[in-house]
Amino acid sequence: MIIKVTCAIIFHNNKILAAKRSNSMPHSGYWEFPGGKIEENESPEDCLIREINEELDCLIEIKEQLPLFTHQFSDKHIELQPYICAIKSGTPRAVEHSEIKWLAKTDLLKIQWLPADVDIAKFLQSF
Ligand SMILES: Nc1nc2c([nH]c(=O)n2[C@@H]2O[C@H](COP(=O)(O)OP(=O)(O)OP(=O)(O)O)[C@@H](O)[C@H]2O)c(=O)[nH]1
Repeated sequence: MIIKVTCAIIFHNNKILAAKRSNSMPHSGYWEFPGGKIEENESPEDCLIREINEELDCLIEIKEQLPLFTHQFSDKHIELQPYICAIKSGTPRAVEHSEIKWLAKTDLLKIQWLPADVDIAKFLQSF
């Protein structure tokens, strides 16, 4: 089963937002770029704006599409579409995640990312 997921690389003051999955989420304790599954009849961009509004209580502006990253979990195949984003209004806060933090590019690999996100974090270091 292929699951299509969008995620936001939110830049603010030259830092990137990371979100920690909470106890109520699968893969809890791992860090990810916030986002979620694309619903039927929804564009990836609309999905991402909706998910960020739900998860971080703010509005984002999508700036640029990055390459697609994929990961095979034991039970599912994730296709992860990241977008570079900026905050349009509001201040991000963890609504569904247990914690959020802002990381400089040089610190990106210091936290424990979901496996699919490790490659995105590496990609961003030279972005
Ligand atoms: N949001 C997000 N999900 C990711 C990332 N990397 C990654 O492997 N995933 C996986 O992609 C799937 C997305 O699920 P999700 O739980 O965030 O999405 P959702 O809010 O639409 O899910 P739900 O409505 O079923 O609870 C999960 O299996 C998650 O583990 C990432 O950076 N961000």
